[in-house]
Formats: sequence, C-alpha cells, structure tokens
Amino acid sequence: MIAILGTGKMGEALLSGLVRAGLRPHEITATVRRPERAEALRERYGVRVTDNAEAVKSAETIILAVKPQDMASLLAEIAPHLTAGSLIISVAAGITTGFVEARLGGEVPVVRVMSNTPVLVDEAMSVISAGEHASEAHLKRAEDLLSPVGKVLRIPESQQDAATALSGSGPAYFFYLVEAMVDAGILLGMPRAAALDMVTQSIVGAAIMLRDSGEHPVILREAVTSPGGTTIAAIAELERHKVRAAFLDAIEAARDRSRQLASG
Ligand SMILES: NC(=O)C1=CN([C@@H]2O[C@H](COP(=O)(O)OP(=O)(O)OC[C@H]3O[C@@H](n4cnc5c(N)ncnc54)[C@H](O)[C@@H]3O)[C@@H](O)[C@H]2O)C=CC1
Ligand SMILES: O=C(O)[C@@H]1CCC=N1
Repeated sequence: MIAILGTGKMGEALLSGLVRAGLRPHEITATVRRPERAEALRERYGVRVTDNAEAVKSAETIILAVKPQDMASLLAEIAPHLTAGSLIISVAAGITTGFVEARLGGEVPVVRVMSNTPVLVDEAMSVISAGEHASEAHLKRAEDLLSPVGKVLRIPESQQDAATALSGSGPAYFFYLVEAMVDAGILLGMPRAAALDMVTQSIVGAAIMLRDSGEHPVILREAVTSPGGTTIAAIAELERHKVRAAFLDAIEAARDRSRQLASG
C-alpha cells in the first residue's frame, strides 16, 4: 500500500503516474485538506482518500507531498501512527532527510526526492538521495516507483537544493521562455495561436535533438547560427541583455530559496 500525503499538484502528478504505471487504485491512499478535493480525486482515480493517521497505518511506502512550510505539522501528526519499517519518501523542496528523521524518531528510512511536473507525461526528472537509515533496498523501491514516469538519478543529498533549482523548477523556466518568445511573435504581427505552435514545436524538436543526438548544446546551436545570419543577430541581443548571467543568478537564487525552506 502506498500513501500520498498532501495530494496537490505534485502529489496528484505522482498519483496519476503510479496509476498509469499499473498500480491499482486500491493500492493507493491519498490525503488532502478539502472535502471537494477528496471527492475529485476519488472520482478521477478511484483511490481511497482518508485522513493522514489512517493512511499511514497500512502503508509500506509513504510519500510526503505537502509544501515545505506544512511539513513539520504533518510529521508531528503522523509520527504516533507509523508502522516500523515503512519507507518515507519526501518530495518537498528544501526538506532534508535529517529534518524528517528528527521529527519521526526511531530508525525511520527516508528517501528525499526532487521530481518535476513532466511526471504528468512520463518524462519526469527525479533525483533521489538516501537518509541515514535508508538502505539500498529502500533506494531501489523509490527508483522502481519513479522510473515508469521518467528518468531517475541518484545524487548526494548535498546536491539536492541545486537539483531543485535546476530540474525541479526547470520546467517553469522553459514555459517562461516560451511565453516570452510567443510575445515576440505577437510583436512581429503573428497570430497568437500560430506563434505558440511554432515556438512549441521548436522547443520540442530542440529538446529531442539534445536528448537523442548526444551532441553538446554548443554544437547544436552553432549548427543553427549561420555567419552573418539571423540567429547571430538574435544571440548578440541576448548577450547584450546578459541573459546567461541572469540564468546563473536566477538558478542560484532558487538554490538559496530551497536551502531556506526548511526553516519556514
Ligand atoms: N509543483 C512542482 O513543480 C513541484 C513541487 N515539489 C514539491 O511538492 C510539494 C507540493 O507542492 P505543490 O504540489 O506544488 O503544492 P500544492 O499546494 O498544490 O499541494 C500541497 C497539498 O497538500 C495539502 N496539504 C497541506 N497540509 C496537509 C495536511 N496536513 N494533510 C493533508 N494534506 C495537506 C494542501 O491542501 C495541498 O493540496 C512541495 O513540497 C514542493 O516543494 C517538488 C517538485 C516539483
Ligand atoms: O517552486 C517550488 O518551490 C517547487 C519546488 C520545485 C518546483 N516547484
């Protein structure tokens, strides 16, 4: 039995992935705060939706998917009801395995995960790290859960905040880029729908080339950049506006924010 505590955007994305991967609805219990949300999840997936204490009692794997700010109170609520040996998987940004272990007591096995919303299309990037009491078998259990919905990588926990900034938040940067490019199309007089189609197909094509060709991104960009042509005219403007420096600063800020989240 798997329990997902705090089934919001990320929890539901994981839930839908587990169902697509073949887990049966009666093997999953979800928890939420609002009754309307509980009803929507029951209707959409056929899963049991109950309270946190009830959900953890019968679960071998417990996925914590509340916001970092809600984690301390959730852990206090479930601590008295845990069955020894249950694996705790936390997907919250910034929450360390030590934070969870200290609040649950005992030798609880904890695996920290940072995934991302492309879990909805089975293209997640999930990075995982073991806590003090999580064994190889626990890491393998987390991998088995996550690999049907995307790529899984083991990383040292010291890199989790950086991974959160890069791949956890990563999809948002690409959506932001798409928005900006579509606006540029509008500025040039293109209809919005056509601009969105052009940009979306370009980003999908570029992403697949990057993943499947094994080429370095610099080589791929150079192949688009004709001498004295259009692309270099655009790149010159991006450089003038220090877009690369802005990305370095932005992702560093996301990493710093992830570090702060455990303290509320
Ligand atoms: N949205 C994203 O792209 C990603 C989010 N995350 C992490 O996933 C976690 C959730 O984020 P979102 O899904 O975006 O937030 P969200 O606000 O959509 O989901 C959190 C859910 O938990 C519920 N909740 C809060 N306290 C609860 C409690 N005591 N018992 C039961 N339910 C409770 C809330 O009502 C809400 O539905 C965060 O820790 C975040 O860092 C990780 C990777 C990516
Ligand atoms: O913005 C956030 O805090 C979460 C964590 C990674 C992606 N979304």
